[in-house]
Amino acid sequence: MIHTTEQDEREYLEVIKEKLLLATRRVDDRIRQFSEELRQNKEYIYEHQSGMDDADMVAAGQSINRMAFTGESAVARKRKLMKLHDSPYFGRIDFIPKESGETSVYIGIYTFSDETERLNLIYDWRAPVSSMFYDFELGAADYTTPSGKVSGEIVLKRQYKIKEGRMEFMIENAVNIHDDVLQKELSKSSDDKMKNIVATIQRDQNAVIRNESAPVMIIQGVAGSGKTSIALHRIAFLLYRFRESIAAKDILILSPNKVFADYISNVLPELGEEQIPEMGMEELAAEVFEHKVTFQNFFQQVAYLLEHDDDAAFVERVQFKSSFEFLSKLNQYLIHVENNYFNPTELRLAGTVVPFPFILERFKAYHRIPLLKRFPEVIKDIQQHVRSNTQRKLSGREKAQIWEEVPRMLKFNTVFDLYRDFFTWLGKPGLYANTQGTLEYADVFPILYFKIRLEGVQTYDHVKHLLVDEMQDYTPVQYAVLSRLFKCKKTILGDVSQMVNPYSASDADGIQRVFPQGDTVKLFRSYRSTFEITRFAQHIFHNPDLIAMERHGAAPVVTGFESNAAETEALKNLVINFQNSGHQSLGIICKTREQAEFVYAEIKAHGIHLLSADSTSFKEGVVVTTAHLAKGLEFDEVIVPFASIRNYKTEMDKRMLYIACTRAMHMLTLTYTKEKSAFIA
Ligand SMILES: Nc1ncnc2c1ncn2[C@@H]1O[C@H](COP(=O)(O)OP(=O)(O)OP(=O)(O)O)[C@@H](O)[C@H]1O
Repeated sequence: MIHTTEQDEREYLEVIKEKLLLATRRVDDRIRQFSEELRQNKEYIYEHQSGMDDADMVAAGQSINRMAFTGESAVARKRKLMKLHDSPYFGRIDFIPKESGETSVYIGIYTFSDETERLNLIYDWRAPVSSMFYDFELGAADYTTPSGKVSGEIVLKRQYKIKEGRMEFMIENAVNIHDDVLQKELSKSSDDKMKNIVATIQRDQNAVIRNESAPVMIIQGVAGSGKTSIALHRIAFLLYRFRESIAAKDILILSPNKVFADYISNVLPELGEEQIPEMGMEELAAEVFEHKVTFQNFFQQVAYLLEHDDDAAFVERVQFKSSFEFLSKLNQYLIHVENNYFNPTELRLAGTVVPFPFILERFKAYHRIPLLKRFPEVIKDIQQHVRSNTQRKLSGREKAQIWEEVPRMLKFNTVFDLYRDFFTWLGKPGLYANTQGTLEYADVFPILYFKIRLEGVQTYDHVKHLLVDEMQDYTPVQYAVLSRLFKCKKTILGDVSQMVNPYSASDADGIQRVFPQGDTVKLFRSYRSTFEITRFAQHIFHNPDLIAMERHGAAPVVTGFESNAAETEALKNLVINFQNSGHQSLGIICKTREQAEFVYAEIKAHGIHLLSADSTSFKEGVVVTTAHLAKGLEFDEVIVPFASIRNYKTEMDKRMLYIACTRAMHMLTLTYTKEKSAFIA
């Protein structure tokens, strides 16, 4: 065994750093060389361009592009080496495979090998052998490679924390080593966007990250269970494992909003991968509608519900259109249309008769073509029929007559007319609101679904993996749309307890009904918040399966005031206290946008940011926002103002309160005026 003592390890670290420095210098030389060659090449072209023909120019251009590309990858390699120099590895296992001798496997964020000795010095955390670090303690262990399973024994296991090239600590062998390091990681202050968790990935999380086979992976996890982190690490893993066939640009993240997208944007670059394309549900809808339809967005729907909890008709519309029954009814209706709405009559033209059974038979023959796209084919056959009866070509007028009469044999000819008729067929015409040109959000995806089924649309075949976060906010119809637009593998994650709209929420079992081939994983351990904060949140919304981290901190504080003015004054003081606390991030999380704007206006000061549905980036420091927008984010400290009985009273309010409280990592304060909400009583 090598490097047995801590002293040995410290010396070995220096050796590795030296090798990393040398490698960095070699890359530097290469970069210099590339840019010199590039410069010379450009100069040559400039000087000789008059004598060059097109082919020469193209060849010269290609050679420059090639050089630039190689230069860019050298720069990327240098960036990785410098990162490794800062923290070369975080774990080690000494493994004795059954067939051969012992190897020490140092595990880091990227691979690093000694070019001269052709020896792998650091293994990428995603390498097959590294999986044992997450999956096993000392003793019998195995891992799977593309060519089969390797079994053996782990005889040593260590964890390191190396920062700025210095070893902060090293932990040996103990069975629960993960817990010690995890505790340290979790108690840190959050000063920035989401971070990578490679050093402390837990066993159940690792299983999700490394699952290669599931066509659809559905992750239902409690608040703070690491769903988003895992999903991003899973993407990094898939990019590594299938690097020959999938690149970052082939993956799409469907994210709930731009702030969230920005918040998570650090993780993949930190893991050495490129940024992943991202898009919101509304953007997707707009794209499929070719930007020809205006509609309400999800934020507006939720805001309306929060402010008009007495609009029973609106609630009924939203609720019905979010049900499974609704999706089945849409499907039943489509069959009904197919079987009953095309009623051909005989067609008389050019001195001949096209009998209606012929037209009907042709119409049925093309059942694989979406209904509203079938006429060109049917008409072609009718024309052919007439031609062979009359033994002559058809005149323009005759053709026009066919084009006019045949489509009329279908009861409705547009997606929108059919959608409206669907509610009549259902016997509930009132469920389709007349909204003067702007569709209600609840109608957007059902209409898209009809469009896909009745007209057919371009599918997103270039996407090779789809990631859907906050799955609880999407309805069965939305999943039916996704399943038809994206034929690729999918990772879908969320937490049904964090629904922002209780009238339209999906859980893992519901989603599994749309994707019967899916694998569902449930995560119950919550990592984000202290034990005290988690316990407090559990009183608002109880999940018997949730396992809180044994990480302790201050108990949440609930403070009441006699007047709004006093409460507002206290908020200002809380912000000042925070600024002197040493914590890095504070989220002041309100129920509605108006409340957030009010708080922001009251405490407006340097370094305080308002995050609204229109914001495009995450902000560090003090943030004032709504629970809806804060979903998915986290803060060292959270303040929930206006936690009064008047403000938090409905089921929907309760969910908002739950989301707000579960954003806190270390400290949670709630303030209210007069009487506090029954949810925190
Ligand atoms: N294995 C781990 N090691 C270290 N930190 C972890 C681990 N798993 C989760 N965390 C931390 O827990 C916090 C919550 O993670 P994340 O935001 O991914 O959870 P989530 O399930 O998506 O949460 P929510 O649904 O509440 O938004 C993050 O700070 C993350 O870094």
